Amino acid sequence: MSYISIKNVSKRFIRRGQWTEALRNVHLEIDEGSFVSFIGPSGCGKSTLLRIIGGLMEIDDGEISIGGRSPLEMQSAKQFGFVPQAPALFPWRTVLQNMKIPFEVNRKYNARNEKEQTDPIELLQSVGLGDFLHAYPKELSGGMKQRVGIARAFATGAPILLMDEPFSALDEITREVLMLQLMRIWEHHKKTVVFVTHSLQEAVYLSDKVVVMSSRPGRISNIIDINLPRVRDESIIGTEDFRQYVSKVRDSLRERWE
Ligand SMILES: Nc1ncnc2c1ncn2[C@@H]1O[C@H](COP(=O)(O)OP(=O)(O)OP(=O)(O)O)[C@@H](O)[C@H]1O
Repeated sequence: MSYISIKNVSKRFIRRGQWTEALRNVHLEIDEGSFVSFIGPSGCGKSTLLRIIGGLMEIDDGEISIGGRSPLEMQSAKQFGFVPQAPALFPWRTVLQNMKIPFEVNRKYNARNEKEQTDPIELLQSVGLGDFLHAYPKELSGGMKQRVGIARAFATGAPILLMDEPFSALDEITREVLMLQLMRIWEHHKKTVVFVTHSLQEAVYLSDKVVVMSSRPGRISNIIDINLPRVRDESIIGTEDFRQYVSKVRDSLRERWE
């Protein structure tokens, strides 16, 4: 049985008297501990679907359940970690102090996810920030700040991580390094991750399942299972199988444009 079950979900918005069908009849099953990416043109509803899963937005039609509970119940039980495009770091606190914010602002993290919590120093080391534990955000590059955001989401012990284009503001080389680091941490902790991206390479490298979406109305046009071996390291990027999966996702995206 799937962990996140989304059945015939629809969502509309009204703005200045105009209705937008952000999602129409979306159906998706996500297994526990899997890595799933959403990819598709701008405005196809990727972030809306992510927010719905995270209990930040209500649906108009359909059903959604996560481990048998509603997104709102999961949210109040602190079962989600969010990684946005730019992480919110307090400028007056060091990297290590910023890692502790979720535990301070909400004590439920301590109570409910205690067994799952991971040592923040260990996580910062695994994303290459072992020498920056006591640095302040202003001393970090954009990529380093994003690494703190990712490490912090893993540190909370929340079993589901929702990542909305976490690498979009970064240069290509930094993106690639972070993608490899994210894979390493995920292989170790095996949380359920839902990841929004515009990058074909990121989607294929990271995912068990790539969900291709199309717009007007926003819906799922294809779901591609990525049967590349786990554990994945960067050598997989040069393989023929990898290239074929990237082409498959690209063709799927193109079909909708044409
Ligand atoms: N709060 C809102 N109010 C009105 N319309 C909204 C709202 N949120 C999203 N939309 C509309 O819903 C559609 C889907 O938006 P969404 O942000 O989910 O797309 P996206 O695929 O994540 O786009 P991008 O890749 O550009 O981030 C868009 O047409 C957007 O304008």
